[in-house]
Order: sequence, then C-alpha cells, then structure tokens
Amino acid sequence: MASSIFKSITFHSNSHSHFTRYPRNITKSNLVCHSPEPKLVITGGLTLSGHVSISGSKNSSLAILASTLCCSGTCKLNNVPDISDTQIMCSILISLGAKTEVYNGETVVNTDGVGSVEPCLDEMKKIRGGFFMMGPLLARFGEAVVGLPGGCDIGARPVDLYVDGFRALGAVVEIRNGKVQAYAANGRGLVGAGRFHLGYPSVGATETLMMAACLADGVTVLTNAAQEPEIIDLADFLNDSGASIEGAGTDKIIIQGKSHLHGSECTIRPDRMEAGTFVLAAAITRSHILVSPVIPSQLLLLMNKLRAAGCRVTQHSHDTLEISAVCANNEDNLQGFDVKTGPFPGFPTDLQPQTMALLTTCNGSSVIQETVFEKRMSHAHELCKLGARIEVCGSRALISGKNHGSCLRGHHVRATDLRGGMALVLAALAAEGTTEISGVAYVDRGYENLEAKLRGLGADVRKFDSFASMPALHPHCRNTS
Ligand SMILES: CC(=O)N[C@H]1[C@@H](OP(=O)(O)OP(=O)(O)OC[C@H]2O[C@@H](n3ccc(=O)[nH]c3=O)[C@H](O)[C@@H]2O)O[C@H](CO)[C@@H](O)[C@@H]1O
Ligand SMILES: C=C(OP(=O)(O)O)C(=O)O
Repeated sequence: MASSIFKSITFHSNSHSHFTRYPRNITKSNLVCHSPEPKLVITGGLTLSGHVSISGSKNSSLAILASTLCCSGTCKLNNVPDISDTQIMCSILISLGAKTEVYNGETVVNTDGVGSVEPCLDEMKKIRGGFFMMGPLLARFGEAVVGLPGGCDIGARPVDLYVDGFRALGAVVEIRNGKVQAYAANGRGLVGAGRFHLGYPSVGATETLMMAACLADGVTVLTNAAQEPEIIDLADFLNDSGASIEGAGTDKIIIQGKSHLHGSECTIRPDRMEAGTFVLAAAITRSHILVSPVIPSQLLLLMNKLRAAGCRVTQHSHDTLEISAVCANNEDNLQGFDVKTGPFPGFPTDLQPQTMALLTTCNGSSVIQETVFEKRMSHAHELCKLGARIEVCGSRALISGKNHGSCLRGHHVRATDLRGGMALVLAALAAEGTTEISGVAYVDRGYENLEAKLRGLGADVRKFDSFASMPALHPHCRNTS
C-alpha cells in the first residue's frame, strides 16, 4: 500500500503526464488498519429502550471531504463520523498531498499542499466517494487520473454521467486500464457547461459536477439533478467557501463558476440512514426508543410506512423522533406494507434491506421493488438462512410475514454489503437465539460505534476479532457459513 501512496503525478496542462515518486509524512493513524476478520454475535429477542445518538452523515461527509480539494486554506469539519469510509477518504486526500488531522472531533483539512492529481488506486477501490474527487481535481488543477470507484457491490454503478458532464465542462476524458484520465481541453481550466441534463438523477454525478462547475469559467445549469439532502449539505459548504450555487435540493441547480474558493467551517448534519436504521431496529424488536438528532422531514416516507404498519412514530422535539412498536395487550399485529425505492424524495434504497428485515416479522405479505440498484437483494438469501421466507425475482422481492411462514432464528450469516449487513443485524436482534454475522467490515463502513449504541439500548451484541476468542455457539451457528 505504501508504494502506491507515494506514487504521485506532477501537474501539466496537457495530456502528457509526468510521473514522479516522493515520500510523504503519513502517520500510522492516518492509515486504515486491517485486523483479523471481526464477527458480530447477537442474542436476539430483547426489547430495546432509551435514547440513541445519531452521528454525522456518511454521504455528506464523503462529498464535503472531496470538496475540500476545491478550497484554498483550511477547512474545519465538525461531526464527521469515525467510520472506515471517512478514514479511507482522508487517507486518499493524504495520498494527494493534503493534510488532514482530527482535533477534538473536528476534522481539519488543508489541500494547499496537494502535489498529485492521482489518488491512491488501492484506496479508491474500497469506496465510492473517492471518485467524487475527480471533479475538484480537474477543476482546480486542470487534470485528474482517478481509478474507477469501489463501494458496495449492489449493481454495475458505471460513471458515464460523470464522464459526459466532464466533457460538457470542456474536459478531454479517456478510460484506460481501470482509470479515468481527464484534462482541460483548452490547457487552462474547465469552462461552464451551459445546460447539462443528467440522464438519471445520480447523487454522485450531481455532487461531482457541482464541485467541478464551481471553479469553471462560466455558468453551468444541471437539470434532472439529484435532490437528496446531502446535495444541499454540499452546496451549503461550497457556498460558505465562496461558491455560487442556487437550487440545490431541486432538480435544477445553477452554478456560477468562481476563480477560487476559500476554506470554511461546517457541522455535518445527522445521518438519515443511521437514524432510519435505528427507527427500524425499534420496530423489528417491538420496542420504544428515542432517536436524535434527526431531521424528521428527511424520513417522512419511512415514518408514514411505519405508522401505516401500526407503529407510533412522533416528533418529540424539533430533532427527536420517538418510536413505539410495543404491542398492546401483548398482541403483535404490525402489518406488512409494500415499498418501491427511488431517488429522493422516494423511499431510500439505503433503507431497503433493513425494511425487508422488518417485513419478515410483520403480518401478511409485502412486496419490495428496488429501482435504484439492480443487484441490491443479496441480503434476502442471508435473511432466509435466519428463517425468513422471501422470494426474489429480479429487482422485486415477495416477503412472507410471520403468519405466512417467516420465523427468525439464530444462525451464521455473512454480510456482503453495508445496508444488507445492517438488515442482518436487525433480523438478529429480533431472532430467537444467537446469530453470528461475518463480513462486519461492510457494516463498519457506515455505522459509528454500532455495538456500543445497540448495547446502550439494551441489546445483547458483542464483537469478536476472530473465532478463537468467541464463546461456543449453538451448533447450527457454527457449521453453515
Ligand atoms: C457515497 C454516496 O453518496 N453514496 C450514495 C449515492 O451513491 P451513488 O452516487 O453511487 O448513487 P447514484 O445516485 O449515482 O446511483 C443511482 C443509479 O444511477 C446509476 N448511475 C450512476 C452514475 C452514472 O454515471 N451512471 C449510472 O448509470 C447507478 O448505477 C445506479 O443504478 O447515492 C445512492 C443512491 O441514493 C446511495 O445508495 C449511496 O449511499
Ligand atoms: C451504497 C452505499 O454506499 P456507497 O455508495 O458508498 O457504496 C450506502 O451507503 O448504502
């Protein structure tokens, strides 16, 4: 890993890049540590109670960390969650020559020393957000050589919309050997694209093109833009740094390019996916908890679905949700419901797997239709190992509720992506007996202090670094990985 971090590229305003190598002061704390594969062991059936604190948004943090490459001077970001995705993002910034440090929970980034436009390829493969850096690199330095992104394996996840957008901003772009290479065609810098219509409201493409357009010469109007709350978070940060962006949060974003942006400060808003996951944890365990801080308007669809199912979801104060799924007279009668995911303000695909886990415990049958990612159903197979009855046909799943054959019991299961992994955690909380979950690194990508937060609510959750340190489990938890 070290050698690829040391790899760098010097700046040229044409396509002939000249590679040089030079060392950087990377401390051990800046690098992600790979320990033996950890497992979560959860004994289910307990009721949760109390309050859980929600961390800063993963997706806002990733976009805003990338956008620090647009800014001269120091940026101070409060409330960045300490999860592996943000650690990797910082390590990619460091591979470019940026300085990142964490003081008292504040992430301080200064990108003035950037001496490379080629982020560390090995790190790029681990997350999706690293690719967002292509926009600011191209805009500020006129050139970028960025590896195709990683992230959860939930679909093909191409980058065609980004590439079309870069071309509209005056870049020459080529994809070769797993890397996207681009430079400003005029040898000086990007130019405003005029109107650029996104064929799909991609979150990452909207964010990346917004960052690039901030430093382009002229006006760019993005139409059919993504409207996710994280786009607003990014636009607010960039505007505070001197950018001119109007319309973020709608499908038309107007960006007037500026010659440079300065550093600024922001506090990352709460993670709506983490909040939604804890609300679903209360529902699946038929519990009563408080969740804060949240922005309730970001979770309206989930709240309405849960109310229709029979849960009581109330806004306790401006940033606190109270959820109660406790059964009256011990009669468990939560009803199943149908879900179709879609871009914001549609039902979030990042809460689909956790919702599927809940539906296995409700009455009746439910249908989930996943429209955002074509391969986001692999958790269904693992949920079936826990006793769920789910039939998947393409991007649709038919979930038979608990009075139609689903009955969750502890087993050994494997997470293969972030939210699918959380679906297994939620199912394990509701299952009878003990569940062992491997592939926990996926869950660590997006949930800060997960075990501590769940234990704080009264769940029986333990994390083990390896089998050797684990207690003996029920035989069927051991033998079927
Ligand atoms: C780091 C981050 O913010 N990740 C979020 C972001 O991912 P990400 O930005 O990758 O998601 P997109 O909105 O881009 O992807 C949505 C769909 O568009 C397709 N597409 C995207 C780009 C492109 O150039 N061509 C193309 O066809 C994708 O394959 C996918 O089917 O939004 C997703 C959708 O809300 C969330 O699930 C992810 O948590
Ligand atoms: C799909 C997700 O993340 P990423 O885009 O970073 O892979 C997610 O957060 O559920």
